[in-house]
Amino acid sequence: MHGAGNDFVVLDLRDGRATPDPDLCRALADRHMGVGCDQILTIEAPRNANAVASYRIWNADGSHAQQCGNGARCIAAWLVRDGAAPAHGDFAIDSPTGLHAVTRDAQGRFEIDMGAPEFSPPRIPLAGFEGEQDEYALELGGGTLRFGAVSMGNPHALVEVDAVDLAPVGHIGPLLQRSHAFPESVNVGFAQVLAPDRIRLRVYERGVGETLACGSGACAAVAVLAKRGRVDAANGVTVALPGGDLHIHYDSNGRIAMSGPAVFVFEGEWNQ
Ligand SMILES: N[C@@H](CCC[C@H](N)C(=O)O)C(=O)O
Repeated sequence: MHGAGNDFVVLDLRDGRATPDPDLCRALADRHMGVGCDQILTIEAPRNANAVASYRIWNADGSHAQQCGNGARCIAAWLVRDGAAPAHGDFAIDSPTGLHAVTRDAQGRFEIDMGAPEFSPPRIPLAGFEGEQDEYALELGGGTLRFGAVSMGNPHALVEVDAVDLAPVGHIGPLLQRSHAFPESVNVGFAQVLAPDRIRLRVYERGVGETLACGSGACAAVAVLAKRGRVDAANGVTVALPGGDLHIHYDSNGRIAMSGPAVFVFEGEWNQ
């Protein structure tokens, strides 16, 4: 499946089969000798009585992730397709960070309650900075990098740029991931604000590299930019990523809602 080009191998393990180990995740994710994907998603029997199903997330390098916005929409679409979740009513899915409410937006796209952004440095975690700031500065790669930081259940840094096509994604992304400032590494977004309701974004993801879209990264970008007054998240922001658009807004409780595509591509059997 994919959500705006962020692609997944989805394993339905609700019959109790074991979750894949990191070696199997890396083999599945290999774009030349496996299936190829950014993340592996496993659907499992619900661990929470209020959820239709639980799920877990592995990055292409075999590391475990706590949050995946595009993956959450794909899980929701999978559960509706097989009749486990209602096609029109609301329901909940259980991620590694807890329950996400799933609704449909005005266009019929899956909308996920992604929770409230967490800006406190220890909660991100961001090391070496006292107190929450709109912008942090770090000496990196021979210069000073200015970035925002937030947790959407997983860690994100956001660098605002004038031209996202020219952003040093493949240079600064890995440098910041290896920096002492992010002890659990980080997803690094590069955002260009076009208008209060529209931004462009590229994300260098933890455990993968640059992807065509990152749902939690889109939420993180809007959260950081809204805090600086650069976008109007209460009225909604379209985030244009290389693989397509996501729609992000703050709901009346200060939580972030995200909607976008969830696409089935093919089904198969793994023979190794
Ligand atoms: N692509 C995802 C995020 C997947 C996890 C991330 N790479 C991490 O390690 O935190 C999304 O759509 O949110």
